[in-house]
Amino acid sequence: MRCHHYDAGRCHSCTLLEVAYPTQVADKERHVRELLEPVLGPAAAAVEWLPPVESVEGGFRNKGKMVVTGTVEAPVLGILGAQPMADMESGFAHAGVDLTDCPLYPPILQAAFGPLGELITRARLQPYDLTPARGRVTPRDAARRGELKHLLVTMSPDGELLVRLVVRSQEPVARLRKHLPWLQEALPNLAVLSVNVQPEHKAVLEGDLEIVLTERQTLPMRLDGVTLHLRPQSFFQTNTEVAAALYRQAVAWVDEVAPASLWDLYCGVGGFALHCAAPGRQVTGIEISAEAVASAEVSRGEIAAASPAGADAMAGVRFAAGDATAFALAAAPDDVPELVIVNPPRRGVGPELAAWLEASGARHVLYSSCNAVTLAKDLEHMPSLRPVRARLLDMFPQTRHYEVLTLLERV
Ligand SMILES: C[S@@+](CC[C@H](N)C(=O)[O-])C[C@H]1O[C@@H](n2cnc3c(N)ncnc32)[C@H](O)[C@@H]1O
Repeated sequence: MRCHHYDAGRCHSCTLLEVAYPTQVADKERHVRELLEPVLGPAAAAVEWLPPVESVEGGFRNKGKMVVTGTVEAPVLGILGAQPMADMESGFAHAGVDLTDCPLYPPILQAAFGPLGELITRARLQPYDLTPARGRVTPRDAARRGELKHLLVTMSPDGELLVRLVVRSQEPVARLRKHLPWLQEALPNLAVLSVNVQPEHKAVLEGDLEIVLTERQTLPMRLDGVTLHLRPQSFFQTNTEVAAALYRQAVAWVDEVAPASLWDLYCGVGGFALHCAAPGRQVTGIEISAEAVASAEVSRGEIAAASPAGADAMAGVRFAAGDATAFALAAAPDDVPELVIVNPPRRGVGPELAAWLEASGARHVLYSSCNAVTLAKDLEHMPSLRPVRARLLDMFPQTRHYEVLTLLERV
């Protein structure tokens, strides 16, 4: 894949852009195998590796996380770029790089940025200014003017959009409400528009307060057979096609094991739990974000209402908001399920939950990891749970990142 931003030195996010795609995938599989081999010892040879799930090379990203710079009249949506020092009297500054035509975005997402930029102008949303005041040299001393920090856009498989504006205060909300009818006309595929208020000048992307401005509150992500409803402040995998393949693989392995009960820890909007639900199976999803749990509940209700088969499959499904480790540690021995799915953030499940899984009565663990380094560390704490199957899923082409799914069986 070629990218004119990369060629011009404006953006280096795609660190593997110059590596042929088949080589990227082969290198990733070699990377994860090399990390696991020292942990597993001779048992590594017994792991059955299924062929990697490849992605399309471009146009796969279902979300744009844009930093907003520039001015009200000419907002720039993209990333911060360091301007050459010679350009600046102050010696250091951030200027925006327009990435609205980034080739990782599908055309529908790229096309949305035009009307969204115009919304910023119409609603007089001053981009938040990270430029240092004259004579100062670090972002810490930034002038801290302006209102709009980030624009976050997620696209569903049906081409609908969930748009979030991360702002510094509630001050622009009334103006956004006023211009919403215009935006709905200019962007007919807009499903949800919401404002996230992040008053602090810090690296955290978003704040706690979310104000949804549209009547619709969720973006339906229609995957094979299961529609996941996405509310703002809920995680969804970056690459919808590969996410669908991930859930398909999980269902295949779970159905082989056919557990009567399972937990989906770090369940997000319930992707694994809802796909793996079956009549007579008790499924519990645990997730720290209350908004994500609310999303999972919407999907569960919709599937249950759609058909008698759906109602049967959903009868044993429940979701709760909470910390995954605390939930596991508090469980009575009789409540421990036959299979536990874990899909933690990059930091992994950590030693405490890994040690709990090791000592628990769970016969199987299905571990979906976006960071094989922490997966390998976690496995060190679970010597009785051995990977029997594994599969690399290339969720993030053009970068070193990938997802790996592995089925662990108690020895
Ligand atoms: C990689 S995402 C996986 C989401 C989901 N399994 C999916 O398929 O989309 C990790 C999730 O863990 C959640 N999370 C982070 N820390 C957590 C914790 N301590 N306990 C439970 N969930 C947590 C995040 O909010 C996020 O939804």
